[in-house]
Amino acid sequence: MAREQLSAARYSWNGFADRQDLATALAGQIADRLAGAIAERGTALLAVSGGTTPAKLFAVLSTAPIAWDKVTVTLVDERFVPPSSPRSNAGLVAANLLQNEAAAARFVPLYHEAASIEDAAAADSEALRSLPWPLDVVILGMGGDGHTASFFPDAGNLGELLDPASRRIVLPVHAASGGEPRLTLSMARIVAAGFVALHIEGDDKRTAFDGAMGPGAKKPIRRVIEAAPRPIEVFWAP
Ligand SMILES: O=C(O)[C@H](O)[C@@H](O)[C@H](O)[C@H](O)COP(=O)(O)O
Repeated sequence: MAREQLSAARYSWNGFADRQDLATALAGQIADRLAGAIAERGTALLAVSGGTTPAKLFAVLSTAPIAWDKVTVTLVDERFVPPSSPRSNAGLVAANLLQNEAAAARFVPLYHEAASIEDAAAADSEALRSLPWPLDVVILGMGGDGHTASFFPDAGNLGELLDPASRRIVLPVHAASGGEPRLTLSMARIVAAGFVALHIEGDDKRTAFDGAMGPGAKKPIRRVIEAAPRPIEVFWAP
């Protein structure tokens, strides 16, 4: 049930007793959505976030019995580091998602060796243009500051990152709070997905989410939820 919140921020809350139950339920919904896309158009496009939250979800999802050879997996965002770096989201996905049945999926990374993050973002936009857009499934995470993807509140180009009319696919991000320079899908590409799930765990993240949905300056996660044409599905466990 969508909990109508202040203004247009619409979302459905899916709370679970523990993180394994959440991973099983969310992986099942993702697999169903991907299988439906494959049945409908012969292919499916999935974008996942990195960070420390999704490893358990990836492990369960990797065993889903779907036609992974018809699934393209890319990233919601990426740190400007090579896949060998412990900070790499591509490395996280390779180690946790692209295994078992999901090893058959095609993976399209965001990181490219380039002279600048701007050059890498331009190369990405060309490399990703031919993917079967729109995304069928997007899995977002959220930081305690209310960022999602690499839409950090202190990003110099936050307005461009959150522009619902942006025609860009991948944008560069410079934000002190994000650590390395980042590459991120634009909000326009994220909210156009058929299914947008926000995966958060722990009491601190729940408090941060509830705060972002309350009155006051709109944090990036609130801007994304408001821009989404359909209620996003929030998955939370303590
Ligand atoms: O590259 C990243 O870090 C993610 O894409 C980012 O948006 C992440 O989802 C949040 O920062 C939450 O990260 P944790 O799961 O580590 O709390």
